[in-house]
Amino acid sequence: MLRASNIHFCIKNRAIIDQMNLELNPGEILAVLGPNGAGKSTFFKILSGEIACKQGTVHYNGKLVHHLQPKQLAAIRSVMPQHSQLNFPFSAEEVVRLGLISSSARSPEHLISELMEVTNTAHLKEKAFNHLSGGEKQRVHLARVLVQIWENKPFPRFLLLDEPTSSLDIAQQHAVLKILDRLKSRNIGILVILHELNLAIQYADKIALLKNGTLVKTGEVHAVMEKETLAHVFDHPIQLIKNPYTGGLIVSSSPEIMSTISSSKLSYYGNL
Ligand SMILES: Nc1ncnc2c1ncn2[C@@H]1O[C@H](COP(=O)(O)OP(=O)(O)OP(=O)(O)O)[C@@H](O)[C@H]1O
Repeated sequence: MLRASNIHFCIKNRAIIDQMNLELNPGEILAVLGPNGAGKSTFFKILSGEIACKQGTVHYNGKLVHHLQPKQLAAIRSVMPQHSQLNFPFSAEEVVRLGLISSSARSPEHLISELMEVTNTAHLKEKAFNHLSGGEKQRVHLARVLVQIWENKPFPRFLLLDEPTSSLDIAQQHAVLKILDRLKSRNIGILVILHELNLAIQYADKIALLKNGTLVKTGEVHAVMEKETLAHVFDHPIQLIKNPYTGGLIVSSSPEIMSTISSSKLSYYGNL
């Protein structure tokens, strides 16, 4: 399990993260949602071990993150940050290969080609990474972090992703979330920061809602995704509509929806 307890982090006496607790089990997807500046990326960096936080603890499988050697940590968790800069003229395949540095893959060549297929980047492998589009770069980075943890291991592992779909078209967004879904059966827990609320509803098992450095609500999707809570967190009108095909929820953030749905239906949706 990944467990963060009583995390409190200040910059210049301002609490960026205020007494936050979070648990992530292997085999589940936890989506972290919240408005710009809520503290998602900062919390992410504390969880990954990139930022050392004086107050609170982060444990991976019962071990304090800062007691783990870099190699031990790399075997347990893989991290896709929001921005990854590369200043060398690498090809896409060479970037994916960087994931091998912290992996103990039995057949590295097979792993690289499998993950470039899985992430729909195989056709880009010879291309200069710096010439790729934003979405192509994002998928290449995803392949790199997957290389680190794709092979089955006899202990739980974790994948942390900060906005992995921010540059992707709708088809690629779903493709990425489907890959994350596949990882659940490999005893991997996935924490993913998203801005697309409907993607979170469709793929996450649990949701954590952040605002102003605090955890407003966390839990199962249907318990957290309430229209009043979402409207408060995002400071924007939200309606939840029942998906007629799946029975799940659809988030509508269009204020006009209030006038386009009949009043009888609105009262029905309002109970969701
Ligand atoms: N190094 C820093 N120095 C000063 N302020 C910082 C620093 N890092 C983050 N902050 C502030 O902390 C707050 C949280 O930032 P963070 O990047 O964690 O938000 P976020 O929820 O990830 O936002 P976004 O959705 O826009 O990516 C912001 O107000 C940001 O300006």
